[in-house]
Amino acid sequence: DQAPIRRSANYQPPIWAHDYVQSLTSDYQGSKYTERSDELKRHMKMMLEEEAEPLDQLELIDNLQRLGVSYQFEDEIKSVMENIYNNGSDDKWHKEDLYATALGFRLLRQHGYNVSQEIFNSFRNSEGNLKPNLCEDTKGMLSLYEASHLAVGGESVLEKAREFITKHLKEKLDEQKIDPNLAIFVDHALELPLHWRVPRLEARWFIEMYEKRPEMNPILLELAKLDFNVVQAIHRSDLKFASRWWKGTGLGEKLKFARDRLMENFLWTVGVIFEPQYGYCRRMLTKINALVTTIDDVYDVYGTLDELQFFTNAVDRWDINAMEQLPEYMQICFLALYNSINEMAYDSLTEQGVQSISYLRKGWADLCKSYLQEANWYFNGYTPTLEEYLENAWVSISAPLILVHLYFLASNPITTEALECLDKYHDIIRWSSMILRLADDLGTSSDEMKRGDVPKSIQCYMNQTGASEEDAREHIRFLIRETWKKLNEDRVADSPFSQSFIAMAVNLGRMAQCMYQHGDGHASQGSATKERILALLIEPIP
Ligand SMILES: CC1(C)[C@@H]2CC[C@@]1(C)[C@@H](OP(=O)([O-])OP(=O)([O-])[O-])C2
Ligand SMILES: [Mg+2]
Ligand SMILES: [Mg+2]
Ligand SMILES: [Mg+2]
Ligand SMILES: [Mg+2]
Ligand SMILES: [Mg+2]
Repeated sequence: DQAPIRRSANYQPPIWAHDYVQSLTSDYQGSKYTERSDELKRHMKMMLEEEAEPLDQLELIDNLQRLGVSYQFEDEIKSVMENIYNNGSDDKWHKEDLYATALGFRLLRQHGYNVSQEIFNSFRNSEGNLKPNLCEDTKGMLSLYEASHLAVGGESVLEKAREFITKHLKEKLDEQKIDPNLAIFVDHALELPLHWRVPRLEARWFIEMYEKRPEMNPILLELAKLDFNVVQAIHRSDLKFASRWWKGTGLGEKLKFARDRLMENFLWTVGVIFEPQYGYCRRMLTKINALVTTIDDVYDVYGTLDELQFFTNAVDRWDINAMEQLPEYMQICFLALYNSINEMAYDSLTEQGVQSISYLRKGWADLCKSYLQEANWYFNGYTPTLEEYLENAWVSISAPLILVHLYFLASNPITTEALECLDKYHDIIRWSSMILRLADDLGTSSDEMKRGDVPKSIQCYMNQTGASEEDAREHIRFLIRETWKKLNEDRVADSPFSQSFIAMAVNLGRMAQCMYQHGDGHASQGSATKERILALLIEPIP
């Protein structure tokens, strides 16, 4: 029989060589940095405690968060937010100031307090629109724009405000009617609202902005820069570890058809969990991303339908003997997966006394079955409805698999109640996965359609409604906004998951929106991702 026809995605070799990665400096390590950092932290804690005015407290907390150092002050921030929530009703600080009201609303909601959208009523006229005089208050409008992204479903006041302000600020920006220093923040917010941004990326950008502010606090600036660079050095050691693992597997060499993107696979992990103590998490998560990227290409680019059936069956059985029926390239892939995941299960068993393999292998089996479903649709020339596609595609984007792993990598203790939720794919996992899927389709579907792949959400919607591609893309962006409202509701609802796990799930969705902002940030090795890698991982802040 003649050789099967195999697609090609024509992925380029990696621009970040293994030897280059190993040569990266390990500056900013050692006690003299941590001693200085501790001194600055002590000073900031005192400032937080001495701050009496609610608005000043909120602005300081917002700065600590945007500068990427709030994780060092969790307890202090928590008690300040608790006080503001408990005393908020009688304080006059926000009654007449839209900027302050929206800042308080955003931070309270972000920290899990269910403050009502009604607090904006004093800024609306009888028809329920923003009072016309507010249109001159750009700072207040920007603050309400950011706050509106903490909305949950059905909050029409916030939704209407978001729509109105987006249009209004775009116009004012185009007409250059905004003060240049504020215009930078308006442009940044319209590109992606703060609530959707990856904390680590925002910190890198905001530190430079903060330095230019006349009222900036030099202690806080020094702490932010020092902490960024100390943490970046820890990320570099995690990256070097992951790169040694990846080189050791030889997958980049042996499976030439697949994406060889260790650096990008690592970048995802820094967006998901940047805090220094989660190094093991980043190292393991990079392995998972690299295996998913490779296996995704086995299904999407290279495998024949028969081969894919066999591979799916082998993963489902999780039996080393199932390899015999696989072609050699699949044997390499299967054994790399099998060894890596079993080793992680071994770590869970010996470090935490937890038996994770049944959850991990189920995650991989579910993922491969969702891949096979797409391959069946592709090879049979079938275009599913959008609903049918998404019901499968929130799994095939690999986020549920990633989050199952993250649960075991980063949860202490592991609770049986949470494990049961993992099994049922708790809504938080579903919404975060859906955001990742929708953002990925916006960024990768053009190239995927060119080389041949299952119709994606954009194509399914066009086929189902006759809509143009631009209208279909707008509909996908609408679905992302709507899914964020569900995520906003569930991330603060009573859940068996820890705050850090929930933060990782939310950051996974954010990372997708960032990676795919300018097309396929994962595979194309374009300037946007290259600049982010340099800024986050390679170049310390001067
Ligand atoms: C880490 C990931 C989000 C996951 C593996 C690589 C990705 C960047 C994406 O790759 P893609 O081929 O776009 O996924 P899909 O569209 O084939 O599901 C799916
Ligand atoms: Mg603390
Ligand atoms: Mg390759
Ligand atoms: Mg793919
Ligand atoms: Mg795929
Ligand atoms: Mg894709």
